[in-house]
Amino acid sequence: MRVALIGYGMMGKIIEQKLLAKGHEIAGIVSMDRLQSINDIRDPFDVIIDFSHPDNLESLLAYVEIHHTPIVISTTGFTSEQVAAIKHAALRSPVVYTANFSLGITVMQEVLRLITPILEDSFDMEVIEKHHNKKLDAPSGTAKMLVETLNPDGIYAEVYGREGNGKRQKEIGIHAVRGGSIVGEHSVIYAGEDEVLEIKHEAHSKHVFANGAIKAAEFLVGKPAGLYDMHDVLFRK
Ligand SMILES: NC(=O)C1=CN([C@@H]2O[C@H](COP(=O)(O)OP(=O)(O)OC[C@H]3O[C@@H](n4cnc5c(N)ncnc54)[C@H](OP(=O)(O)O)[C@@H]3O)[C@@H](O)[C@H]2O)C=CC1
Ligand SMILES: O=C(O)C1=N[C@H](C(=O)O)C[C@H](O)C1
Repeated sequence: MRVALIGYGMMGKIIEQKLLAKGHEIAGIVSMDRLQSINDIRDPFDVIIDFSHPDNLESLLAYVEIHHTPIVISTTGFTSEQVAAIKHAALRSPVVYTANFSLGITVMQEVLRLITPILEDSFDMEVIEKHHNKKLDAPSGTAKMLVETLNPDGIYAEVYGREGNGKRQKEIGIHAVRGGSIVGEHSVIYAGEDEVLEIKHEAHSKHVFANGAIKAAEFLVGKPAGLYDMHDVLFRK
């Protein structure tokens, strides 16, 4: 497959190496110091893989709106309006959008869906994520995705980085740690009376995300328009 790669930072560089090693081709790379826009790519491509910055989204979706090119959106830190625009684009183009391409987090979501209804009446739920000191957005996209899984109907208040005085309410606390070279850790803590259950995922290298994103791109080529996630990519081929 021929790929338009958006973003040439830590993830973009790993994706480039892996695509070439698998025999795929790169039609062009868009980044601050390379091609400025997807419209500058002259060679044809089958799919777009985006690991960049939310500021790129508008131009990417404008391109996809015209060409209906399959797109894998991996960037995090979008506003709710931007997420709505991604969903809208998926009405006319095939889109994989996920904040985390690892198998572990995909399975962790399944586990949370199963156990949260059993525990939530008697256990408090908190989310802790840890990442490297170069990460721009907080909390992580994955933490937000996990909170959506814990709180699909929005019945819990979402409290970011709790501080001050006052008893815990009907809420989910979300806490972001930044430091060193931590690749990505996500914990959901269910704290009950005299017992605590913690479900934790640790990514030990960025390769898990790159492998998942390439799988998602391979999955998307030839698919009809729609919004797909890693459950579709990994389990519903
Ligand atoms: N879904 C998933 O599984 C994963 C998602 N991510 C997400 O992917 C994104 C990229 O991560 P990572 O590679 O680690 O980050 P980096 O900061 O290393 O790379 C970001 C890239 O985007 C470019 N960029 C930044 N701002 C703009 C802009 N306004 N317009 C065009 N290009 C821009 C940067 O260019 P320059 O270097 O010149 O500034 C750089 O090439 C992040 O949002 C991260 O959270 C990361 C890992 C896994
Ligand atoms: O920026 C990162 O590095 C990561 N970002 C994603 C997120 O925001 O959840 C996924 C992963 O944890 C690494």
